[in-house]
Amino acid sequence: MSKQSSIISTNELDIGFPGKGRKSATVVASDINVALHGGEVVCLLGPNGSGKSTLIRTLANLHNPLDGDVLLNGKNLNQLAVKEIAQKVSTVLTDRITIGNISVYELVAFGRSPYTGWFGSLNKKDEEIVEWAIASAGIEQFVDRDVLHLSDGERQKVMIARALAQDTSAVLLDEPTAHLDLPNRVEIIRLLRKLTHDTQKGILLSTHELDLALKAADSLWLINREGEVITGTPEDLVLDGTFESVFEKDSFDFDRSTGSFTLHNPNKEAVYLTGDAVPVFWTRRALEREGYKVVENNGTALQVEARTKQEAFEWEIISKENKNCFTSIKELLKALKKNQKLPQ
Ligand SMILES: Nc1ncnc2c1ncn2[C@@H]1O[C@H](COP(=O)(O)OP(=O)(O)OP(=O)(O)O)[C@@H](O)[C@H]1O
Repeated sequence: MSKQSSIISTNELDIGFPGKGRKSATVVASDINVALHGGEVVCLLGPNGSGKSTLIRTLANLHNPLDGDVLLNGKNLNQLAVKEIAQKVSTVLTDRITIGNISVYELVAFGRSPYTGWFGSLNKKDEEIVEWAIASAGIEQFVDRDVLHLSDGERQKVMIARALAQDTSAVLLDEPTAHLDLPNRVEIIRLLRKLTHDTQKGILLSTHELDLALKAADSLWLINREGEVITGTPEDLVLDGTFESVFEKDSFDFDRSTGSFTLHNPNKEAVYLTGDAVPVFWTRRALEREGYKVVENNGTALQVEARTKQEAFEWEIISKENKNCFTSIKELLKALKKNQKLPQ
């Protein structure tokens, strides 16, 4: 993947809401210096209320900066005409569609308005782009439906198609996968990645799906609770502890070795878990959910072995005297609960 120079960048940008009367401004995040390049997918992450939507709106010229600059291809947004910005930046926001009586096709075709004007008719090239956007978002089967008669997930895909029809070098999406089921989420992320690769678009999307972001993003922009925006490749931000610190909560642990979050409520004894990779993975999940602390070495911990056995699985609580074998995790958990002190 080749990277182009930045499409959107910021210079000491402060975002937030101006105060009214004697009320001072609400600064959501400050001193933001970020750049979105062509050919990259950036995921914008942060806890609830950290400023993801405000940042996307500010970059899209839908909200004024409190201070600092947003640059589009090196030019300050406030020096550009709205139409010029619309030909370079498209946005998919979380707002509901309030207009009715228009078909999905017509809504997607509105994406061409920066080129045709609101009531302009589509030429052949416009029509081809609209068809391509519809096919790319996989919404061919409901192009004739009224936009008010769509499920949340269908509407989300239609709004993505509208942004694609706008054919801009930057696409900014606020929680684009929020209403989608897992196959559709994966499909949309795959589409966005393919677009960046094929067309060198720069794509910025905010999401709460940390695992998806870690896998799909070329870069992360993390907004922490102090209103700082920290950028880097997902792997660097995990390895240096930044990722973990942004989402730090007493009730969760982030496991750097697996890239997953686990419930953190150890209230039971430690278990030393050994065995085959697949049953160990799922047994670990069950044990942690139940409040056991799964440890890496034996010490004095209770040992459980999870093994594959003739296309099925078997669990054993290792003890010198008895053989305590189980054929399901449910049985294992029951035995652990009932008898914390098995014969040694
Ligand atoms: N009009 C407003 N005036 C003052 N503060 C506001 C206004 N609108 C939003 N805020 C505050 O700005 C902060 C950032 O909000 P924003 O919606 O950008 O966060 P977010 O990261 O997108 O949140 P979420 O993950 O919950 O969607 C929040 O604390 C919010 O309460």
